[in-house]
Amino acid sequence: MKKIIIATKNKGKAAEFKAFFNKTGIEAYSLLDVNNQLPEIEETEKTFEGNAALKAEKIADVLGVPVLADDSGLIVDALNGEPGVYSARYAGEPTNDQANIDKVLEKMQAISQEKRTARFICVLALVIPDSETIFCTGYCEGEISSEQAGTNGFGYDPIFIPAGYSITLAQLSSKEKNKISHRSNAIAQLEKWLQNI
Ligand SMILES: O=P(O)(O)OP(=O)(O)OP(=O)(O)OC[C@H]1O[C@@H](n2cnc3c(O)ncnc32)[C@H](O)[C@@H]1O
Ligand SMILES: [Mg+2]
Repeated sequence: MKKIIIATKNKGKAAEFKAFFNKTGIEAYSLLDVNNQLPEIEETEKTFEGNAALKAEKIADVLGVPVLADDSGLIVDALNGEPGVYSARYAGEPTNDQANIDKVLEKMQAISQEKRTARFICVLALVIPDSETIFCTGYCEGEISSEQAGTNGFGYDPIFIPAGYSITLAQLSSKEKNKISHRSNAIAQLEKWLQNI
């Protein structure tokens, strides 16, 4: 495989995927780079797998080339798994990272630090025309901070302290984040799979 389309319009995700594929010699483009008329994809499924497959398949249908999609989110134990599959639009649409962060912090105001455990999940779906969809899942364990800190990364990074650290993902460099993130864990599995084709 020489070229892959990443079915995302999220700049933060696109940058992380490009950093990874750069090292492999595969040219990666996100939907932000593609000029074709593409369908708006409504994420109507109730699972990460369902939405990842939906995004990859709809774009692969139009472009006829290998397409990788990422459906990811934050799972907070004290919030019974919220924001979960609705992470992007937790505080409503259009997506607003700051409003989402504020909503999580507000809902967790009364929750003590030891009960603030959480994890990020990333489900990747790879669609290669005329072959079966491949799924890879990665996690990043950690906890929700009491205040937001840091400006790197995107989404909920400013309130997520990865296990073994005392600072948020948004206070780590992108290189450090990419060593431990849910996305890099999922990509590592994908890499093993890609080596065999
Ligand atoms: O669907 P695409 O176009 O890929 O972009 P999206 O932002 O809508 O992506 P998702 O539907 O997968 O929603 C995932 C949300 O979870 C959050 N998220 C996912 N990965 C994250 C990460 O590495 N750091 C912080 N927040 C993350 C972030 O708020 C995303 O908007
Ligand atoms: Mg989305």
